[in-house]
Amino acid sequence: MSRALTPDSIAQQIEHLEYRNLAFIDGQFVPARSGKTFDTLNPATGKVITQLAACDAEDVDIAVKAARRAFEAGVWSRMAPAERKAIMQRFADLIEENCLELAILEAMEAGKPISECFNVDIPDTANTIRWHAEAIDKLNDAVTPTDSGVLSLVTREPIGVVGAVLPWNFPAMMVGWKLGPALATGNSVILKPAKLTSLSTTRLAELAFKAGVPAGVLNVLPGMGSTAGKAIGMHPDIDLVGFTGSTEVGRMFLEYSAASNLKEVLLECGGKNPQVVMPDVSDLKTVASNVLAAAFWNMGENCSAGSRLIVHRSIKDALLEEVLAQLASDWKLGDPLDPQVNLGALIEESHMKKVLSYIETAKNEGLTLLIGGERVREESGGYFVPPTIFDDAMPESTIVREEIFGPVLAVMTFDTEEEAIALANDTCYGLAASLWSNDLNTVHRMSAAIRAGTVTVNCFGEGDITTPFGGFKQSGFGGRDKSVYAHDQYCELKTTWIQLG
Ligand SMILES: NC(=O)C1=CN([C@@H]2O[C@H](COP(=O)(O)OP(=O)(O)OC[C@H]3O[C@@H](n4cnc5c(N)ncnc54)[C@H](O)[C@@H]3O)[C@@H](O)[C@H]2O)C=CC1
Ligand code: BAL
Repeated sequence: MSRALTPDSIAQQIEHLEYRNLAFIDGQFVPARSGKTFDTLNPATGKVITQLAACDAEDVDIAVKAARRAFEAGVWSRMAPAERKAIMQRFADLIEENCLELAILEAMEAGKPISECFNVDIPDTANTIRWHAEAIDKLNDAVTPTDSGVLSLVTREPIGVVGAVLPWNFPAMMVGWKLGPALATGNSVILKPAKLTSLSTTRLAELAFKAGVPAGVLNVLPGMGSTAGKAIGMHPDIDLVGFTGSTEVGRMFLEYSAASNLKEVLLECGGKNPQVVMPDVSDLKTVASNVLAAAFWNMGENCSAGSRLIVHRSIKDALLEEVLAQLASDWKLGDPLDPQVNLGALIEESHMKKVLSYIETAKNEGLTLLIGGERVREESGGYFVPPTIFDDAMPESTIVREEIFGPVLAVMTFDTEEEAIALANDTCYGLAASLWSNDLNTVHRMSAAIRAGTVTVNCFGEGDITTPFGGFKQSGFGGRDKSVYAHDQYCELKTTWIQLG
């Protein structure tokens, strides 16, 4: 089993760390055909960790051919469901056994706090793979109630070769969300991690192979979006692409699909998520701790981050007092490899500069800075921005309108329920929302009125593995991650109509 999380265990694991820096294609680690590599950096120090294979269209094509061969041969797509299930369960076991190593790779490459990686991200990845594995032999197909004299079957078949193009903010967890249902339903997969965070993903590919996922079924190609990512989007023999990332690049995948083979596209994109606090809430301590988690979990580099706090005027001052007190006592920014830290580094220098420029814009637009607002720990060479809260935000304020993907919370007030709903929905996004009220009628009315894929009531979160995750409006398109609904998305539905004699 994986070891406990202590400074000693982390240091010992780092001493023995090996990087899987090549592409994983057809059951083997291989360099990019061009021989090109790129640097991957530790955002907490600004230093290079290692070089990775820079895959491009040629590598994607080789991987797709291997994936198609495996699919047609049926080594996975037609494997007995119980056997496929057992292999995926072994894969989940191996993820758990190697939790510390995977958590360190994530913390080093993404700047995420190691305690989060170790206690949340990697266990969630294992759990997702295991949960989808267990669904394999529990979901039935259908016989439809049609005329006598006919036997009408509706069956699900794997769609074929699936591309998965992933973001840097939850590298392993997003592998789980895409790979779990895609593999469970018998597909072959071409997976491209974000350029900034490939090391946990290449290691996961190795663990999947060790667990028994046959050669060619899972291929991992590190590389740039504009080369490897685009080649996946444009490839004529990929049947579906599952994408998580910015809305801007999500749009490109729709264009790639239209310009190539009309592959299906599932998009999980950005969010500008409201946290609405009604005046009847009694436990401001609990509200405050959730407001902070919503805004600053993963340094706010989270598509479901609750970056707009919409609070009733009568309780705003009391809530903000509690928020600031808990921020001071419960949130520690520092080295992501320190198990006590719960705020790490932002992903890269250019992203930090973007976040800081939003902060400057908010100051220039006259919002009231309550805390944070400047880069910290610069001497480390890393990209650290502390939790930053602006009061007196307006619907037209830039930090209210645009996704920042950093630790910046905008606070707005309202007087009536109608006003709160209008503010919550005043965005082109619709991924998530949280709502606080002790009144059942208010909860029903408002959760129905808020346009978002997930509304959490009296808590912040993303549901669990049983609940679908994805967005309304420009937050998403084509489907959902997690839950049994995700299985259907990676399948074609086939009708077989049998005229009986
Ligand atoms: N919804 C979410 O979870 C995420 C949202 N974002 C948003 O996107 C912003 C930019 O972050 P990025 O990592 O640059 O996200 P991105 O959307 O540019 O990248 C996501 C994935 O798409 C690939 N990609 C990039 N350009 C591509 C192209 N032209 N063709 C095909 N694939 C391409 C990337 O290599 C990566 O694997 C963030 O600041 C944030 O606002 C970023 C990551 C996750
Ligand atoms: N929070 C998990 C999904 C995402 O941020 O991409």
